[in-house]
Amino acid sequence: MIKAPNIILVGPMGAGKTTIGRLISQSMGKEFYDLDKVIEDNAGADIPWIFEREGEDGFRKRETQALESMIQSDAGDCVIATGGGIVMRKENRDILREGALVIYLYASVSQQLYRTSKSSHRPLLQTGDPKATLTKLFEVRDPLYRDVATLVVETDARHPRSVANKVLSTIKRHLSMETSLS
Ligand SMILES: Nc1ncnc2c1ncn2[C@@H]1O[C@H](COP(=O)(O)OP(=O)(O)OP(=O)(O)O)[C@@H](O)[C@H]1O
Ligand SMILES: O=C(O)C1=C[C@@H](O)[C@@H](O)[C@H](O)C1
Ligand SMILES: [Mg+2]
Repeated sequence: MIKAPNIILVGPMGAGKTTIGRLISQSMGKEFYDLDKVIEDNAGADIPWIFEREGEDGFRKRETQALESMIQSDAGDCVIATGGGIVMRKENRDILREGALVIYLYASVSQQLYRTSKSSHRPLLQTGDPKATLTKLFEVRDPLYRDVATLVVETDARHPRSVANKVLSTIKRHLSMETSLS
């Protein structure tokens, strides 16, 4: 088992945060939490319903509350997959930078588009031109993901298991460098 602080995955829709988070949590022997699922469980409703009734702003409030409660609770020592928009609020970015190992799963816009095309569960992509939406979001968010991340892992040309292995080896290398410096 790898000893590490909380691992938090950030990145755009379709980067694989949920998929990879689950895989690495199993390999690391840690609990896995998906923030989108925590928000849905707390609301007793799914994300499309929350966006429809409360707008994006209502969803963002719930997202911040869920992040705060996850970090403050003694859930500790776990893997958390966030939603793609977690970096939009400064207060969230401040929380992310404090104490956790944050990993940015990078995916190009074309991969994001391909991987999100099979699901209609992402309200922000229910537009006539999801590619244009993903491109705009990427322009705004890519620097923010980089700002909060300790490590960046490229996911484009890798299957999920291979991305998970890459994430695990990157974490190991990072932690062993930290230990040798202390
Ligand atoms: N490296 C990969 N290669 C190919 N397909 C992938 C890869 N990673 C994830 N996928 C697929 O892409 C889809 C989206 O993945 P996932 O739901 O994990 O993304 P996400 O980052 O959690 O998105 P969101 O921000 O919307 O929650 C899933 O069908 C998943 O199987
Ligand atoms: O990129 C985003 O803003 C979102 C991503 C999803 O994970 C969900 O959190 C929601 O659909 C919003
Ligand atoms: Mg997800």
